Amino acid sequence: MATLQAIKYNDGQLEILDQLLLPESCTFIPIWNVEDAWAAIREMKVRGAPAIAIVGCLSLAVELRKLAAPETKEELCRLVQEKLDYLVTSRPTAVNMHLAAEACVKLCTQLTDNTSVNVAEAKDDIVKHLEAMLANDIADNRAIGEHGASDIMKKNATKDKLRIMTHCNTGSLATAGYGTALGVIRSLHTANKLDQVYCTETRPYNQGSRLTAFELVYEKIPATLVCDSMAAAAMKQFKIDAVIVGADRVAANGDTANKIGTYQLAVLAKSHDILFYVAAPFSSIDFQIPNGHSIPIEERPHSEMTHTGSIRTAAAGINCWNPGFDVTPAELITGGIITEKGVFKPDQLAPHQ
Ligand SMILES: CSC[C@H]1O[C@H](OP(=O)(O)O)[C@H](O)[C@@H]1O
Repeated sequence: MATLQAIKYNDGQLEILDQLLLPESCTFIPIWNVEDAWAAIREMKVRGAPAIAIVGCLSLAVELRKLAAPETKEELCRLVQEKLDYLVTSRPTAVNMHLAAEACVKLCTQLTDNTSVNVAEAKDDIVKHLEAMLANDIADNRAIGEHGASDIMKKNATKDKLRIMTHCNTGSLATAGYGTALGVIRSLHTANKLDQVYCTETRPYNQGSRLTAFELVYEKIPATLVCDSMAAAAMKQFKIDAVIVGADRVAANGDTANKIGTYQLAVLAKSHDILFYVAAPFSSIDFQIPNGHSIPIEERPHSEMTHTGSIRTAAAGINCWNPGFDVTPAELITGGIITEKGVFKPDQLAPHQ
């Protein structure tokens, strides 16, 4: 069964699934340049830490393929840097776009210093580097799925099938495909070790009810939707075996920024003696910051809370607080951090970078 695709890219043609329209309609829209990508990311037509970086970088590849090679490699690299710096400003919390921009600028510098490479070849090499992100992400996610599933099965060896809770959307709609936390769930399902997924609604954008539920129903993975307020009762009632969430930015010590509501799930998991995992590729790990205190937390529009579509559901005039993310301290990530290189204790990431 093919999994859903949030991103379609063929020979310089880029389209994204407009996730604001899900689950009612599956509509792909074209992305012609970095401005289109910036707006689609800011408006959350495409979202999810890896998908943000991939769409941002592919939008640059779309532009570069149409661009006549500049006079010099220095000019090419100035243009690339300018557009990447712009894309990084689209949303502040997820680190993937920032790290992808750093890697591309590093390549630009290497190409500029390499006298055997001319400006046209340099442009082609940059485009190939950007386009490779799609396949690389899918490979990372499948590795995350396998590492995570085997770790959870090992720690629950007496259980025939497992009950997993997850938050927000970390599947094919947040990545190039397969997903991170949802990738682990897919791998458990493939291994016939999944009894049920309990996915939280994830107010106010409802990534869980609109996107994760959509993916799970589409692939006939057994799942139950719960409201965020039901999480503690569900952990107790259904004897959840593990909670697995994604990440937008993991700090060097393992503190993790993820969708708002993640921190409270970690606290609840601790109090119910349930393993709590973060699933994230190394492209979501920021070794430049020591801990979670310096992760910027995006504030989203209050209208996401006060309205459902165009219908007002909260009293006009009420003050709102709408942070898109919170930070879970490393000590609450009791199952570990599941990456494409293996499952590590939160403070054991640095040696594997
Ligand atoms: C594959 S991790 C996706 C990560 O991004 C989500 O945030 P948003 O929907 O606002 O982009 C959420 O935090 C997920 O865990």
